Amino acid sequence: MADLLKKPVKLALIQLASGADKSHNLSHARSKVLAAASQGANLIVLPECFNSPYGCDYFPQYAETLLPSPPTASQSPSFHALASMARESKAYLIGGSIPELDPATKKYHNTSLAFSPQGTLLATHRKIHLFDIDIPGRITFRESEILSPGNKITILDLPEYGRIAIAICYDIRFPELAMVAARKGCFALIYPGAFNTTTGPLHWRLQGQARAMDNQVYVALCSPARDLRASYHAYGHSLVCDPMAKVLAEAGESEETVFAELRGEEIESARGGIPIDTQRRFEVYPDVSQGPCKFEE
Ligand SMILES: NC(=O)CCC(=O)C(=O)O
Repeated sequence: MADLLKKPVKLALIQLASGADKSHNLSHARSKVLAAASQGANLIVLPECFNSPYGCDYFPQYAETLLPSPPTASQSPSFHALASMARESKAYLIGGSIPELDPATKKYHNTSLAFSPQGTLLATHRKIHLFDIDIPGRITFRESEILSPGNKITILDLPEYGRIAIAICYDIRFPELAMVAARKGCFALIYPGAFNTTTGPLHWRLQGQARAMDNQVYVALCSPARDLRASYHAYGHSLVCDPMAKVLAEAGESEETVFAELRGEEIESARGGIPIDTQRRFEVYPDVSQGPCKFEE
């Protein structure tokens, strides 16, 4: 079996408390990223919409322009803040997500930026599946009223370690995306996210464990801290699952950083013991990629 993870990597998930003041959010994120790095983290993750409150009313107000890349500091203060946090901390940094305005299409996106320890942009992921749900009496949310979806799966190589995938929050509910990333050799699937207090208790941990169990990879979910004064109450509970779907570390609801060491042997041992990755019978399963399957008697 090829080594998916060449050497252990210390992962840190920063469950950040963000508010309305973008420059404060950026400097606060910096202090937490540097603190995580000082505790040995090599791969650091921030939450969805880490530079702003989360909500449709906020996306246009906080949106930054990332294209053409690299943007100027006035086009995207968050891009430059993240690049220098990565450089200063000498760690890989998955910069949660930020609201983005594409100047060519005039469309808004929910976008994650990943940087190398040298501060170079490695990848950009635009949330593919927009968070549109309606649970009567509990929560109605329609990201698609403001945002447009991205159209690509985001996989990036960390040369000393291996390959990871980045997707954002609601993207985790689509197991096909996780399966493609795992079958392309990712050792970890990283999801900056912001579940809420209705769906979080039901599904957040379950989704993380399910994606880890199905694919026998590490899965990390990084939430904002819960703020009951905000219009959207994030669930919190940032967590890391191992390739056997065990939860290695989990935050509470307040601001907190959780750490976990990821090791290639754990992936090998999960796949050696339960070899579903080589036992799949693709010739038996109908192709669901083009829409619903017709069931023949
Ligand atoms: N920000 C999001 O995509 C929230 C997703 C969510 O809460 C869910 O239940 O799914």
